[in-house]
Amino acid sequence: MSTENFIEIKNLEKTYDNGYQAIKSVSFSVKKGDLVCLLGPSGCGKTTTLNMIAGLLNPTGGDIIVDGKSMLNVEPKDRNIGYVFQNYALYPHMTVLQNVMFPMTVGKDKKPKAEAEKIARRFMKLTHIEELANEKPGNLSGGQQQRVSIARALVQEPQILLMDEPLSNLDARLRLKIREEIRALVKEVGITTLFVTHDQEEALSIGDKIILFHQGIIQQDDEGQNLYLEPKNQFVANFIGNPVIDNFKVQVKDDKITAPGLSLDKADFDSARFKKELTDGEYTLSIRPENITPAQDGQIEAIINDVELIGRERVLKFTFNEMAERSLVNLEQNVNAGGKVKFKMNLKRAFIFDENGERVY
Ligand SMILES: Nc1ncnc2c1ncn2[C@@H]1O[C@H](COP(=O)(O)OP(=O)(O)OP(=O)(O)O)[C@@H](O)[C@H]1O
Repeated sequence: MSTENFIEIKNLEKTYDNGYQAIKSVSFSVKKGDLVCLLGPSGCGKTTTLNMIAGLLNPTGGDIIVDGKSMLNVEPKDRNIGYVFQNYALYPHMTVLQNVMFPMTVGKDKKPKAEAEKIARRFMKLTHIEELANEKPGNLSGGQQQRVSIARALVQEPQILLMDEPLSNLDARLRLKIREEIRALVKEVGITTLFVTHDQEEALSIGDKIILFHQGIIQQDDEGQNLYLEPKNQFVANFIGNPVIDNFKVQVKDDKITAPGLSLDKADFDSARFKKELTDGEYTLSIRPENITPAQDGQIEAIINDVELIGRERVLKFTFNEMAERSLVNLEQNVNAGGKVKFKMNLKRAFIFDENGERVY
């Protein structure tokens, strides 16, 4: 068995009956035991991909290979996959224990009651819901209900765990707690997991790697830090990062990079980071807010419109050539709104995208 490519998705496609092509030739692989996040905005095709892997939807092209074997002709119930849904999908009339035991009490691999209960209790312990055994789901908080559905998905010791936005019904603080628990749990159990989310911070915090989708196409399949530090295109640069990246519309002519109030030279950039030749034309210069900060020798000048405190940092908001931009500074750096400030761009950490959103630098 290959542990490198435990799950292999090959040229997967899905066109719905109404002709809408939700997935356009998607290929990726997942290592055994990894927790991989499928990330992207609403409607980009994350759930469609997950449902095809689970066998709830038939692909219109491509293949899904698990442990060297194509799943296309394998019934969903025989794929050995656990699925955790956003809305928990618990049986309201059953207790927590009965819900968790349920998958082991039906089907051809039915287990004797005592054994099923023993296994259920083991997973309830791992998910911290032992003391809720006799409660009905209606009496539980959202976080507790999600723990029950995770325990229920794990009792049959599936080879893959699929989770579709499992935290989206929880409040912000609980999301943070449960996502840590999920990561710890899937690592302890050692189960290969695909986790769907539209929340980039959630994906960055729990994924061994992230597959970022947009309009049914993979934009980047990489470790989280690479999506942040080395985005493949403008979409990735814009989607990843909070506060969002600053974009400056610039013109390139004879190695001069200019905009009203901004004049740079190609020589100011790190020559080793150019991926393509910088030919004359229109481009976007993109810089993460922490890489554009107040300094006497700044390349641009702007009036600060607003200052927002986020934890131990401040976001200085300003407008430059009618584009909203942000500078991220330490809490100690107290800058007031209304003041005119020079900002220095760290061009060694900047990106340049062409008109098609392709990365040039
Ligand atoms: N049964 C269907 N028939 C036609 N189009 C569909 C069907 N189901 C989904 N779609 C469309 O396919 C696209 C992808 O949907 P999908 O649910 O996979 O997106 P998603 O990335 O999971 O988004 P969300 O986070 O909003 O659930 C969407 O544009 C959606 O409207």
